[in-house]
Amino acid sequence: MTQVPILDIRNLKVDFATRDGMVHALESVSFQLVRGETMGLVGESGSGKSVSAYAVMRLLGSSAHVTADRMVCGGVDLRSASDAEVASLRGKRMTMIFQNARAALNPIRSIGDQIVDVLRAHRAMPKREAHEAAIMALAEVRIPDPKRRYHAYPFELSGGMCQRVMIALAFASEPELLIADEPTTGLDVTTQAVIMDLIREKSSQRQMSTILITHDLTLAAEYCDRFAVMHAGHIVEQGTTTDIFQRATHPYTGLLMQATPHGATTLSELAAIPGSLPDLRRELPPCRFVHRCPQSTPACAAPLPRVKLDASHEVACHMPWRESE
Ligand SMILES: Nc1ncnc2c1ncn2[C@@H]1O[C@H](COP(=O)(O)OP(=O)(O)OP(=O)(O)O)[C@@H](O)[C@H]1O
Repeated sequence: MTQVPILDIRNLKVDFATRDGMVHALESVSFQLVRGETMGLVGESGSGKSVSAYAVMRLLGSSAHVTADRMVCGGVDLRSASDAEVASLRGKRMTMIFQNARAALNPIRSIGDQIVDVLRAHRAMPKREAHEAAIMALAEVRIPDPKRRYHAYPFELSGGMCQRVMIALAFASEPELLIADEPTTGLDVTTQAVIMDLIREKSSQRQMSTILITHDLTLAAEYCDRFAVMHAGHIVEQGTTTDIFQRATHPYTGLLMQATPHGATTLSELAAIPGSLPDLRRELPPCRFVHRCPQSTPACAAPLPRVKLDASHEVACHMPWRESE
């Protein structure tokens, strides 16, 4: 990777202190994202996708203990930055959209005024100019009759329309990094495609980097350049969309792909993967997939290797699948 990454995460570790003990949610999570790239973060429910995103945004609560060897966004060291600096980065240089857009919007402020607030806070626009820009922003996300809709409140809009407003808000500050956490879950298939096309169009216009967190492999394959596959708080495999969908090498990725031969289903529908995620409060083996893995051997008790298969493709496994190569 020759470009300087917009986001550079190395050996991110997150533990949560709970009444039932320490939850070892993430370990050795490393990934980089360059300008204009879209990375899919996929894995079963509970694999650590949202915790990874929230750690980058510093949105985890006080029970989270976060460490990393490197955590840089847009040249800013997120480990040493003050809360005020990270708050200013959030929204301005890195932003996030969520599954339930209506709940993420302010229920007692019109959608237009919410966009004006972002424009004035992050781009220091005068009020009148911000008003015009907010109407333009609503038009850009294809909100019909944007001048009138400027005055609407979130409860007056459908889920798909609220997600469009979230996208307008997310892009208003012209950030470099967008994290979209299940942005289309709960929307009908047609609206899903509209929302994803909007995210793609606006990201590529601005050469923004995007992390798409999703259970939907079909959707992810269509919109992502690259993937990181998570299992129980580890990234088990990373590669281009072709690497992952045609040359899956980690047994877990292989099982995911075997279970979705034509990429025509979602992770939540997969029944073919044996066992379940380990209890993250227990002492965990170096490979957290070992008890579910059809290929495990005594060698798997050794520290987890990070095997570089080529410049873009990496796997954390002692016994990677090679048959498909
Ligand atoms: N505040 C918390 N306290 C304790 N454990 C937590 C906390 N937040 C997350 N976890 C645990 O961290 C692990 C990873 O959770 P995370 O929400 O990142 O999974 P996910 O892959 O995003 O799942 P989903 O697809 O269901 O959103 C889970 O075991 C979860 O229970």
